Amino acid sequence: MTDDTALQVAGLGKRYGRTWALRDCSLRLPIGRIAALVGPNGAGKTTLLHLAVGLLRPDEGEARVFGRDPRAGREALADIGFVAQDTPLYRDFSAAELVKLGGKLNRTWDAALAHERLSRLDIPTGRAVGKLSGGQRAQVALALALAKRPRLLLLDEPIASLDPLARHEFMQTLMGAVSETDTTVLLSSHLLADLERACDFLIVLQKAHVQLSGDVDDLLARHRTLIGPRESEASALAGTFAVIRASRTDRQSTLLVRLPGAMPALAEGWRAQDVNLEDLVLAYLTAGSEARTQTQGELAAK
Ligand SMILES: Nc1ncnc2c1ncn2[C@@H]1O[C@H](COP(=O)(O)OP(=O)(O)OP(=O)(O)O)[C@@H](O)[C@H]1O
Repeated sequence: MTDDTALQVAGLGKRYGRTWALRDCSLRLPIGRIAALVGPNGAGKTTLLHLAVGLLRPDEGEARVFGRDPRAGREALADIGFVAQDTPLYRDFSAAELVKLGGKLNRTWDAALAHERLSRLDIPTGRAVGKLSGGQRAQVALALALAKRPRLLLLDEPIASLDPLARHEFMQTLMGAVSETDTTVLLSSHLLADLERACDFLIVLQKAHVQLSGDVDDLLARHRTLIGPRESEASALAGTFAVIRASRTDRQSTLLVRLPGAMPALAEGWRAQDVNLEDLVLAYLTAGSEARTQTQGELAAK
């Protein structure tokens, strides 16, 4: 592992009984990135995050955070902040009390940072967090996670229950905090539009497997949508492009393709369009869904 790696997982797998929640998962998240972890319900996102924070023990492979096994002890955990799904907080405690409690439970704790964030957002710190709005609670959870001054911050669907304005505020706070503190972030969400604005690294999970991972700009540069006459599809592709997803009408083919390198010249009648994050994610999820449906039962057969 190189020094610029925040999270590295290799051959990582976790199973519940006969079902693999995550399998053959290998990826590297460089330091300083804001990474989006996307995939349909049940894809294995929470499982991956729980393995990365050491809440689960892998059945196969390993996870390393800054080179250390997150289950190795307090030293490794000190580097990791985690906001679990549904921002579970002690609902009878106020934010001020939770900040104080955090100071007792963590070796490094920046209470001033938490208070400064909460006051900037006008969050009433004396009120029980159970009586705050969902958006305010999410902000409290984020402020507490940041007060730990983690080098890697893992967030499991932190914005799922928020309205668009609260989501926007949350993502702004997150991006601001990350640029101030140089924290690496891995954030799971279904909300691609919010992620597109904030994230520079993408991990797509589906049916327990990694479909795609890498730098967002690189990934977008390496893919195009090609549109052209259906009858010339085979000759236009000529083995040059890897087709990730195809949709066809009687006359026209629309293909999301991976480029072989630089963009080759296109056959007559064909044009290329840039792709966005949503195009890319949907194409890989559709492709993965079709491919994996054929290989389900793998485990049952063993
Ligand atoms: N404690 C458990 N016992 C049995 N199966 C589990 C358990 N936790 C998760 N699973 C299964 O593992 C798979 C992956 O679940 P996981 O929660 O990681 O998915 P997810 O991508 O986070 O889903 P969502 O988007 O719905 O939160 C699912 O098939 C799920 O049913």
